[in-house]
Amino acid sequence: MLIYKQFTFDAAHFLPNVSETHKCRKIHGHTYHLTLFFEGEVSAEYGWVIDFADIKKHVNPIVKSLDHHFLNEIEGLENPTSEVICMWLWNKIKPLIPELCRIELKETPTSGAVYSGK
Ligand SMILES: Nc1nc2c(c(=O)[nH]1)N=C([C@H](O)[C@H](O)COP(=O)(O)OP(=O)(O)OP(=O)(O)O)CN2
Ligand SMILES: [Zn+2]
Repeated sequence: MLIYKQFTFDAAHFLPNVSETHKCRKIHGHTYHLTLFFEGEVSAEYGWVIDFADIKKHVNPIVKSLDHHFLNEIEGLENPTSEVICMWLWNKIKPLIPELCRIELKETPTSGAVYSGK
């Protein structure tokens, strides 16, 4: 069974490795929409894979560390593309919740990245 939990956060960033003329070289902000997917057996006792509350307990502090922050100043997010943020989130969350199997991060309504550990 696959379950998911969604989070949002607002953050500022710029992309330091693009050309001077690229629009993303300038600091700007996004409301990021994050969807985390978890795969596992449905417990016979509880009827769920993982309690959504347990997911929130682990993930909320990580999302809070991004919300209303300047991403480029965070260790590991010096070049905060959607792809890099997905991998950063994976490395933080996977050790806490091994059932994590997929991360979808939308940076704009039309752009984002999907990561499954590779
Ligand atoms: N592969 C990636 N490309 C780009 C990333 C990224 O993270 N990965 N990020 C950006 C910028 O951060 C930019 O804010 C988003 O780019 P874009 O989708 O072009 O944004 P728009 O608001 O202009 O989207 P439209 O819907 O096309 O108007 C750039 N590239
Ligand atoms: Zn951007």
